[in-house]
Amino acid sequence: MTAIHCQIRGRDVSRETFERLRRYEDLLRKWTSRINLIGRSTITEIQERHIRDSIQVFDSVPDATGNWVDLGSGAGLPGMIVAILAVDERPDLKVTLVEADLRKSAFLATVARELGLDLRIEAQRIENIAPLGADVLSARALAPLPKLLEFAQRHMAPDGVAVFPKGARWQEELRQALEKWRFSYQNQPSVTEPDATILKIGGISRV
Ligand SMILES: C[S@@+](CC[C@H](N)C(=O)[O-])C[C@H]1O[C@@H](n2cnc3c(N)ncnc32)[C@H](O)[C@@H]1O
Repeated sequence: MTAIHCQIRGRDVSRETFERLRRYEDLLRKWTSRINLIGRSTITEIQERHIRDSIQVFDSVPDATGNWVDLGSGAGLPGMIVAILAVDERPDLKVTLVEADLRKSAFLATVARELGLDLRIEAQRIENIAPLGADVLSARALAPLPKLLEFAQRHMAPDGVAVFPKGARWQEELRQALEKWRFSYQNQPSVTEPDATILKIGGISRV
């Protein structure tokens, strides 16, 4: 059991995790001045808008095991945060980040190297990668839910779970998705945005 020493916006983390998150934040600030990793207006709110938001995605699957695949990771949100938390809290988890933009995937490779993280980076389009068999699949700000379900069907293991943080229009996206897909779902209100939610989805098949 890892000793708890620090907090990120009310969430306990070990001192080592806290330090890795701080180094990630430093690298994100440095690289964002050169490439567009996160919206400029959110740079002053990295801990709340990005890191804490990603931690809640990790926490939404407390029994995660096997392969965690994050699609369209961008700056590593939530995938890199999952990989950082997993070092202390879920060391058996294998994390894969999929990001087609070569400058962003170079950033992800740099973070992984500097923090000594053992993760896989696929610098390719989601559509072109052989099925990844994800036990947990995440994607944040990548696409509307019907499109995410198409990706999930290709890359999720049969018993896998998908976790999608969604904004205020999540119920409308759900309604549209149910026209084409069958699936089970749970929603968990976001701790960072009052109208947002984390959708947990399983058992995906076409109508
Ligand atoms: C709006 S950004 C969101 C990034 C990050 N998930 C976040 O929440 O900040 C979407 C990212 O997905 C990547 N992306 C979009 N379509 C993709 C595809 N088909 N295959 C791989 N990456 C893709 C883009 O390059 C971009 O970095």
